[in-house]
Amino acid sequence: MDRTTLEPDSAVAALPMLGEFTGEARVRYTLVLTERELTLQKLGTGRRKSGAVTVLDLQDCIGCRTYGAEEGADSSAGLAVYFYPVRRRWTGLSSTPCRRRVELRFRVAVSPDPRTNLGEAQRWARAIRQGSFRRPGGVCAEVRRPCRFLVLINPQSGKGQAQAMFNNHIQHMLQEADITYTLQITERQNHAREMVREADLSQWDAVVIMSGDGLLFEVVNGLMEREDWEKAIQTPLGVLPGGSGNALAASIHYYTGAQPVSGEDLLVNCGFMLCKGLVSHLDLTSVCMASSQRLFSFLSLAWGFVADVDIESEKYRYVGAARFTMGTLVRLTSLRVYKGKLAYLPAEESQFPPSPAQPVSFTNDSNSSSVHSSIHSHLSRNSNCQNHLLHNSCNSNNAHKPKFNGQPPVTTQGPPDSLLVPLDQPVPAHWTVVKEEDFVLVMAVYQSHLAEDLIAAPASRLEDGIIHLIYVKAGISRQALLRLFLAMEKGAHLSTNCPFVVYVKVRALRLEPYSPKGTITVDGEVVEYGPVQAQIYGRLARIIAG
Ligand SMILES: Nc1ncnc2c1ncn2[C@@H]1O[C@H](COP(=O)(O)OP(=O)(O)OP(=O)(O)O)[C@@H](O)[C@H]1O
Repeated sequence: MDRTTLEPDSAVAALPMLGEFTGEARVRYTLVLTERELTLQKLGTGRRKSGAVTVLDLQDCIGCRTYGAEEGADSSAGLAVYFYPVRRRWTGLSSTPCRRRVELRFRVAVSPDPRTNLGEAQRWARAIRQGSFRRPGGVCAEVRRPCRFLVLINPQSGKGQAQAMFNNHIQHMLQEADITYTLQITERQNHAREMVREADLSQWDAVVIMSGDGLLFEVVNGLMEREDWEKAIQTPLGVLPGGSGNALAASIHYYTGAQPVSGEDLLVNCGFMLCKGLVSHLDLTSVCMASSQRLFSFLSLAWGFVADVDIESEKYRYVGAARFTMGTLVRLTSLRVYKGKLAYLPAEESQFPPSPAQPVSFTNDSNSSSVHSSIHSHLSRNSNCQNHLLHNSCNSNNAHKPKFNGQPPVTTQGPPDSLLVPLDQPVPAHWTVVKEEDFVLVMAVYQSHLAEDLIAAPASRLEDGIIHLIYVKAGISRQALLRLFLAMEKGAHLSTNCPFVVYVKVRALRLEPYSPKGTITVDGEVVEYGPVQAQIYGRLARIIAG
């Protein structure tokens, strides 16, 4: 993982620190701060013994604030510390570990002089902040503080409550973490895409998307459509689950090793990661279609059963994440076979896909024009997407309206697809061509989750440079397919030994549907139907993840 350096707060505090403070209801506490923990103990008075010791891990702390003497009150200063430790929440007989807010407030009164007290509170706050940003191995790794985010909210996503969820759960977390933000509510489809395509990105340290995966798809493609794409795509992205699928948010949570959570618990977890501000790399896949359109995808390319369920279940949006379960059950009753040709480049046949974008600081201080111009010249010599128009009879009869109908925004920027040959030429000889031509589903995924409760590729990681290609051959029974989807809820479908399921790790693939009608989705969005090919770029983008 690449890590950006934390702006130095001040000199490193000498630890441990020990002090006495007044908490709520004038209760006195001793506080001990070490490199990793803040320990507090209620002090005994008279014959009353000291209280229990509470130990809080600084890794769970997102911020710390100080304030001066209250008007008309004494000369003390205040210190507020915000923790989000994992606590078990019981519902019936089972419990879910999820992050819960713990706010500690103390008053500091070491002197009759208010300025001395404020100075002492600030000394503690600085030391607590330093401890909360310390990583195992001593690596500092975050978006600099104080920082400013652009937050994009799609008010229509999920059950239409994204904005209320942001106000109720995230707003105060950002304040506690000393993060200011510009809030932008999207007004229509492609609004976010246009906004990030034109924006002066140097104003923000990160672009945060509170929606489903669709809005993030727009943002990624908006960034890749810019002249300065290789710098723009280095802008750290943040995800807050506000949609019905929320696959990337669920994947990021899964990679932390924490137990699965959903809904508001997942939102608070993602908010916590955002406040901690650890930046990791994110793989992107370049997807090229017959019309010469090229898209960048962070999640999935799907055809057949999965794509149909994704789109047909839109009408059950009101039930939230359960829409996929409902859609799966409905589609199972009319199971179909999808005819086409599939070919891929196995991962072991090629090296880790290089990231053409050099690591660029998001603080807007790099000059990458030479990389840019060399990529441009390569593109004009060797474009596999833009310059090879292939007329495909399949296109004339789309079952669904693709997102970019009318005037599709063609991405002319981006790295050259060095693993692909034009769609009107046969795939290279070292590729594998699948002998079967009858499928129930084909899905290429580059993150673990397809939805909050569907772990399609449990071995996937943010930046493994691998497309996890899973296809199900025709002949599978409805019961077996249902068992497969039930097992996918735990990511166990690949170990069910179902003879109809094939799982292979690849770097590139080509899919040529024969059926005249059908649906292909990229990151859950319908794209033009017809031949399509894709190649993965390791570490092309950056994302705030825990
Ligand atoms: N204000 C808006 N009104 C209507 N559509 C919008 C608006 N803002 C964004 N969109 C579009 O809504 C679509 C769906 O958004 P998104 O995928 O983020 O939410 P979702 O469908 O609820 O979530 P998921 O993809 O996780 O199921 C996207 O294609 C996006 O372009």
